[in-house]
Amino acid sequence: MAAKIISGKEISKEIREELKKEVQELKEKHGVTPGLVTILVGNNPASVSYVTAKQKAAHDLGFYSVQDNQPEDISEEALLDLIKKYNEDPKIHGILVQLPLPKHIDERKVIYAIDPRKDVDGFHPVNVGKMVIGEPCFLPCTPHGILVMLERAGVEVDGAEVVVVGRSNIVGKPVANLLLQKRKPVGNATVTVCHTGTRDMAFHTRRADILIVAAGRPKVVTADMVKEGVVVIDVGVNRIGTTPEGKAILCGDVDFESVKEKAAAITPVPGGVGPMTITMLMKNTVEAAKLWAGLPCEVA
Ligand SMILES: Nc1nc2c(c(=O)[nH]1)N[C@@H](CN(C=O)c1ccc(C(=O)N[C@@H](CCC(=O)O)C(=O)O)cc1)CN2
Repeated sequence: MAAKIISGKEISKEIREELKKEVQELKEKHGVTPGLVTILVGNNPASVSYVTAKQKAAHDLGFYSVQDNQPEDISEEALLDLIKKYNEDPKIHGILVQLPLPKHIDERKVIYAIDPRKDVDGFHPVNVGKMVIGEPCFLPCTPHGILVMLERAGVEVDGAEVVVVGRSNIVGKPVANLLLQKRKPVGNATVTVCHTGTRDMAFHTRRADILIVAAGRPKVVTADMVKEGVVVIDVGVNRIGTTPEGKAILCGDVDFESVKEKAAAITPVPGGVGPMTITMLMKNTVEAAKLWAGLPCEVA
């Protein structure tokens, strides 16, 4: 069976077109320009490229956007002060601190410092708590992107056996939680989460109607671990080498070439979940702007 390719790049394009119109309308009818700051500490090459892509997307949509670069050795106190400044800045509706942070900074303190009403990453415990009990809130961008991809690709989630590989706070735990909720149009699944303590991973993955892999290791899911007709969402972005021209060679956590022969649908890497992460950040920033302007929105 030749798998359908679920292109995050294409779905992102559609959503960004919709957002562009919404931003225009917010500006013209309400005098509101969504404002986003992305804070980068140090110069980790992957983080630099993600933040650059976020700024480009914000610029293309007509946001007010600020790129705030800080040195690797910024103190935790100075970073917390910077967040306080943006919490109080009325032009900024969304604050994103690119992760990971250097070891001397407590990521937890940084996330807690962001005003939950500007937490467009959806990482603050106020938003995480609301998400778990199914209240309107900022959803974390990668899990949110996965829900939208499943919805727009027409994948039947209601009643499906979903297996999530990975239990990170950014992807595994939230996506598992969202898919088990009685959410429409995408939810009401039976969800299993596999992790490094799982005894027989293949036993679980072979049962999956929908398999979401966020293991953080290249090609850990192979064709013998999936059933015919599975829908595979690959969250991994692994740099496995460089081309002679110096470009990174990427692969996912799934062995795409072999698994695509058995799957009904599969996301590629690159061009799958990654672009959706950035698009859902843009969506959250538009929702944040509406929230601060007192307009109806999806996050309150
Ligand atoms: N504050 C945050 N930090 C991090 C998050 C996050 O959601 N918020 N997630 C990841 C990294 N990430 C976003 O920041 C991210 C990862 C991958 C992509 C992406 O578009 N990938 C492309 C490949 C791009 C490349 O590396 O060449 C793809 O898959 O097609 C976007 C965003 C950790 N940190």
